[in-house]
Parts: sequence; structure tokens; C-alpha cells
Amino acid sequence: MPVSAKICGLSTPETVDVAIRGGASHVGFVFFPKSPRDIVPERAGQFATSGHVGRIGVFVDPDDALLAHAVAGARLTGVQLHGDETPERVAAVKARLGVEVWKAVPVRTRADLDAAHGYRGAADRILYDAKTPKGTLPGGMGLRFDWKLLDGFAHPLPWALSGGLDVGNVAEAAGLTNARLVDVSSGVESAPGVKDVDKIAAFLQATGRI
Ligand SMILES: O=C(O)c1ccccc1N[C@@H]1O[C@H](COP(=O)(O)O)[C@@H](O)[C@H]1O
Repeated sequence: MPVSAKICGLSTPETVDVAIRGGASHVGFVFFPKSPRDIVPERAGQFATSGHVGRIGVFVDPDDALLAHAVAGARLTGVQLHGDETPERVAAVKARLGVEVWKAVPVRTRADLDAAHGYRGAADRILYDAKTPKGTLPGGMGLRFDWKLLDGFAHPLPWALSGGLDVGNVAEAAGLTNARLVDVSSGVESAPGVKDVDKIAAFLQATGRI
């Protein structure tokens, strides 16, 4: 089965287009003012995507007003909660919005994976990402975790792999973890927040070959 890819942190029509043409299954938009990829919902809403491509909004401990505004304005099909959202909060977001909900689980040690179990029945998908240093962004830092930690882990939900992926390591990462969906942001940039169309195309070609 081929590996699908989400290209995250997009903020221009050109980069959205190259992601779609390259076969991305999902595109991602970040709604977090501290991020260099932060975008206003109405701008993201102007970017055209094919019907089969998921439009995922990335949030960090958002309130209900931001979620509702972004889902409508950016025409999101799903939200990725990348903060300290509890299972109860994730379930409430899902019930309120009625869109797909992904929960990011930060990973440094094997014990960190256990948090995923708490989201069974609340989230639709777990996104394993590298735990970032305190005081930095909770994601989008280009940091990876030890992929071997996922070896033998009984995943409670559909899941995706993220954190420090790029064209040079995505095949190894997918091979080691058996991920069927990968998520990249920094690895397809020329500078923080600046997406590179050639890197996006190369990343998608690489995932297509796995
Ligand atoms: O991209 C961001 O700026 C961001 C901000 C806050 C939370 C999550 C963010 N991005 C997500 O982080 C992972 C990993 O990114 P990277 O490939 O290591 O740069 C990815 O899922 C992004 O969606």
C-alpha cells in the first residue's frame, strides 16, 4: 500500500498547488500566532484543493471561537490539536465541529506513547511527533524522535508519523515504523515558514516510491 503524505504549514497558492499536483493526501494550515507559518483562515480558504484532499488546520490549545472561525474560513475538513488538549477536550471539539480530529502526541521515550491510548474514542487519528524543548513551538521544529520506539506498539487509533521528516529520511522512517501516512513541514522549507516547491515535489516523489 502506498504511503500518503500531508504537507503542512502552507501559506501560498503555489505551494498548495504543487502539493496537490504531487499527490498529497492532505494539506495543512497553521493557526497559531507564535508560528512562522501562521495564516489567517480567510487566506487559507482562498486556496483551491481537489475534493479528495483533506484540509487540516493545526491548532495549539485553541478556544471554540478560533476553531469555529478557522473551520469555516479555511474550509477545513479536519483539525490537528497540537497542544495539551485532554481526551475530554478532544472529544468535545469533535462533537462540536463534526470534522475529523487528529491529536498530536509528543514522543521522546517509549512511555510517551502511552498517552495515545487515552484518545481512543475521542480522536480520529494520532499524530506522533517529536517532543520539543520547553519554551519552543510544540511542533514544526524539524525534530525527529527515535522511530524504533514505535516498533511493536499497539496503536489504539489510525495514526500518522511526523517530526523532522524530509526527502532523505522518509523512506527509512516509513520502513521502520510501517507508517502509512507521513506529515512534513520544516523538511520542505528553505527557511522557517518559507515552503520550497522543489522540496515539496521531491518529498512527494519519495513517498510515492515507498
Ligand atoms: O508548523 C508549525 O509551525 C507548528 C506549530 C505548532 C504546532 C505544530 C506545528 N507543526 C506541526 O509539527 C509537525 C512536525 O513538523 P516538522 O516536519 O518537524 O517541521 C507537523 O505535523 C506540523 O504539522
